[in-house]
Amino acid sequence: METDKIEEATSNAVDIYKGLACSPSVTRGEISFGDNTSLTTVTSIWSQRDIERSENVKFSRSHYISQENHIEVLARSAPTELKSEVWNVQSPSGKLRVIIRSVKSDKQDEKQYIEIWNTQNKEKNIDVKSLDIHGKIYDQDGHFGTLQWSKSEKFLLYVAEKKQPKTESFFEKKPESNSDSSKDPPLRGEEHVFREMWGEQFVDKCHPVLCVFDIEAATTRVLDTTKVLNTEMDMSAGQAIWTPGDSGVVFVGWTNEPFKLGLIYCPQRRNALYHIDLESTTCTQLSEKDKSVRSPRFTPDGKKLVYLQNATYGPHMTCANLIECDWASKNLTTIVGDCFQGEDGISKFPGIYSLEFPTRCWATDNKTLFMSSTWGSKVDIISINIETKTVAKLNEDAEVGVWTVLDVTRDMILASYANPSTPPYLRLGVLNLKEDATYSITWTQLDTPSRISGIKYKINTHTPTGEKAKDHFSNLKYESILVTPTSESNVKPPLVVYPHGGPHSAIVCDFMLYIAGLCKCGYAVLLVNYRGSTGAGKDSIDSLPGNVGTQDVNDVQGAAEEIIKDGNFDKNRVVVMGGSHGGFLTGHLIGQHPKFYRAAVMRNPAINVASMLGSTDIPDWCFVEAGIEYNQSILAGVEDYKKMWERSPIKYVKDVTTPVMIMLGAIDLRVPPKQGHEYYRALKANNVEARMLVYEGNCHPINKVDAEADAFVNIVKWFTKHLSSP
Ligand SMILES: CC(=O)N[C@@H](C)C(=O)N[C@@H](C)C(=O)O
Repeated sequence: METDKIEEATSNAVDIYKGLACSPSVTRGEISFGDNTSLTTVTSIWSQRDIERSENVKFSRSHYISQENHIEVLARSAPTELKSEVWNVQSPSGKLRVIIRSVKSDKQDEKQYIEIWNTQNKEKNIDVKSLDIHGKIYDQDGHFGTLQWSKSEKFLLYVAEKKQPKTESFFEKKPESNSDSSKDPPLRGEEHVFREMWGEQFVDKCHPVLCVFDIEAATTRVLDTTKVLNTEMDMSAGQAIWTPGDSGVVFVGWTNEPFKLGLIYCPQRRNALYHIDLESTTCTQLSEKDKSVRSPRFTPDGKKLVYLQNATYGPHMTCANLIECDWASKNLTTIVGDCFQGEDGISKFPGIYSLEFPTRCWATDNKTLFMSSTWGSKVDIISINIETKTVAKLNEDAEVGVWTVLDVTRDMILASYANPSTPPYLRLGVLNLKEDATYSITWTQLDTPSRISGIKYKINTHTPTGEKAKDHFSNLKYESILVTPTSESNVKPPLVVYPHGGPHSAIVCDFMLYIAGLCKCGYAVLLVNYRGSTGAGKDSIDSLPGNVGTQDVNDVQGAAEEIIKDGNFDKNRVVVMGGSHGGFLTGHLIGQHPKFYRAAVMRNPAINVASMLGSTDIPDWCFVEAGIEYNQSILAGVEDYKKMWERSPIKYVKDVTTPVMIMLGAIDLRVPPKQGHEYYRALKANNVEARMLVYEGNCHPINKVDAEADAFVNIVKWFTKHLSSP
């Protein structure tokens, strides 16, 4: 009986996953205008899981829109699969397009090409290797990658790996003395020197440099920032943009010394904004010392430069500041600073929580920009007027979900919208300037949303109660999102408690494949944005470091008990799952509340912060979350390790009785797999049922198509097994 139930649930989970995995996500969007000013084209790039090919398939779509009186979709193109495109950027006039193509030979060695297309055909094709001046061109990695047309459309600005000198063994036969002396001789004995990369998911990115490609001459110039900065400081450069008139380049420079800390999900790494004048090759620092900056953008008239800024070290994601640099005087002004919420919770603007501005983000007024930003448990479109320093929300309150600004031009906004029951779809809006100098917008849906039936969701607000109200942040509210199946059955659905990772991130009302899948399999899911999450004010984030393992655990448990008290769920059918810091919290929850959860799933869990310190790409995280101030010269002492261990789930493993399934990405550099092994061994030593799955070739997210699919079905199978047993 039990086996049949498990088999049936597993087979059902496979079918449900296959159906939902077809939902594509939008990765880029662009509004363009041909010669015919009444016709607007919207080009969008999508990514979709292909389980049979075990890869993410990329494709483009186009919408052709009339704008005579209002937005009317005249035609839609069929999806076109994009093979091997790393970049695809239209020139400012729309007459040209550059594509960076990456082609793998059957021997799997990768070749890259720079392709220049006009509106009829491919004009130029350059084999990057033949330039023999740099390594691989960087992709859109969210930190370094860039590809920008100059206004003149004669040059391209991009980032590539610095060319490495050839190396050879000491025992290699020396060449004849009359060999070509123009070539640098290979370095002997350097073949095995350690080359430090930028950590998790940046394992092939060591030393990015700025490159200016002359299209006519088909030659590239590498801007060696070490020289122009007149310093020996080894620097990684990225996020480069042209200055007005193409006379220079503004870029973000990261110091490589004393050692590199993991970069992904960590926009507080020390760096600076620089300006290189291409004629004189002088280089000056634009931003303040000892800050972390990102996403520089000029106003269309070139008079102002804005960028996002955070303090260095400290919590890994926090409230960002918007800084304005007057281009003529280079004077800096803070337009939007830190926001502290206190009792207000998220009723008022909680601050900027975003990694970057859209590539094009300005209204034609040259003073209002539009961006997406996390606001509580959702993502809204906000407008920021850099003259009046005012922030306003653009989308309506009723449209709770995730709004992503894809492109802004000629007072039109291309955005995608999604929510837990609706995969992302495109909307095109026309901005209307109001009397108070803010904007309203008139949206048109470019497609009919494909809403998934049987799923409903609501946002709950929680206030710390009982013991939890004793901590000095008890005035801070926090949220959860409850996603529930809408089946007519009068059987109370089982509840999955799901704390997010980070800890300084947030789960937002987005379309999430696993959450929709669990819901379609009959589970309700409680996604908890405990205090310390982003989107709820800087004081919420600052409340958690030093209190992990208690405050965050109490918040998740408090939300779960509150929801169960409502009577819609059976308190004997509650399970828990989480990844990374969410796995850390899963370990604490089953250790501190041993009888509350029927089963647990941990994905790349942080188990013992003390043992993680020496192997993670973010050792600073171990200090910061244990409440220890970090700098790169710190060395952990006994008391530091003690603090880290005392806040770790391993401390409570002796009390665990809940069956646990651990899922590991074999090449995770963020939370190394040995963390999961440490917990697995401790459970087995205590005769607790434990199952461990190791996904080869997967890193921190465990998001390769086959691994993601396998993990989902194994999760449903694990929960079904332990909810079926008496
Ligand atoms: C906000 C965030 O993601 N923090 C990063 C430092 C991170 O990777 N945290 C790990 C521990 C996780 O994903 O929880």
